[in-house]
Amino acid sequence: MLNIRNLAIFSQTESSQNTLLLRLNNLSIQPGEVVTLMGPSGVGKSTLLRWVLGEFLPDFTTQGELMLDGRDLSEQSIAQRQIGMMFQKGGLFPHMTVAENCLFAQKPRSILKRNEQVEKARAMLNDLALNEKWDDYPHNLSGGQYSRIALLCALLAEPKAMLLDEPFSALDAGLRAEVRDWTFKQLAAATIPALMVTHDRADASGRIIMVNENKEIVDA
Ligand SMILES: Nc1ncnc2c1ncn2[C@@H]1O[C@H](COP(=O)(O)OP(=O)(O)OP(=O)(O)O)[C@@H](O)[C@H]1O
Repeated sequence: MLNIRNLAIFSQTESSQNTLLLRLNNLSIQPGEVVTLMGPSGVGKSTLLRWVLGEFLPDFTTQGELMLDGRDLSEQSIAQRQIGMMFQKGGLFPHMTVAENCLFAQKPRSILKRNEQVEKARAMLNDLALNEKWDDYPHNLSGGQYSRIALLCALLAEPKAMLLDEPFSALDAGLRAEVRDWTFKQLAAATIPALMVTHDRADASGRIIMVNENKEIVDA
C-alpha cells in the first residue's frame, strides 16, 4: 500500500517567498488499485508525482510523509524507492533494441533466469501484438508502439508502486482504450498500487481525486 500524509508543496517565488502549490492530507492506495488525480493545468500534479518518485525539486519546498508497504520512503533515493514511472513521452533507451530495453528493465530486480526473462518479455509483447518489434530500435516504432513498449518495460522492472503521467495521451482513441485496459489489468495482476495523472476522465479508473480551489486534493 502507498500512503501519503500531510503533504504540502510550496513553490519558491522570485522574492524567495514560499507560496503554497498543493496540499494533500491523506491518501492511501491499495495494492492493485489505480487512483486518478485530475485538476487544472499548473496546479502541481506532475510535481506531486516527482516528489513521490524521489526526484530532487530545487524550485520547491516540500513536507510530508510517504510510506510504501510500511517502509518510510522520505529519506530514500530514487533507486531505493523502487517506484516505476510512465510519462507521456520517453522511457526507452534509444541506443538499445526493444529486446535489450526489456532485459535491461528486468535486470535489477527479477529473480528469473535470462531465458525466462526473455520468455516473459516476449509473452507480454505478444499480448500487445508487438512481438515482431523485438529487434527494432525505439526510433523505428510508431508513437503508439513506443508508448506500449515503454509501459511494458516499466512493468517488467517489477516496481513496488507505479506513477503514470498522462500515459495514454499519445495514443489514438481505439488503441487508447485497449492499452489502458491492458495496463490496469497488469497493475491489478501484479498488485501494484498506482497513481495516475490525466486530463481525460475517460482514462480514469476507480477512484478519482481532484485539486480544488483551495489547492487541496480531495475525493471527487
Ligand atoms: N522546474 C520547475 N521550476 C519552477 N517551477 C516549475 C517547475 N516545474 C513546474 N513549475 C511550476 O510549478 C507549477 C506546477 O507545475 P506542474 O507541472 O506540477 O503542474 P500540473 O498540474 O502537472 O500541470 P499540467 O496539467 O499542465 O501538466 C506550475 O506553475 C509550473 O509552472
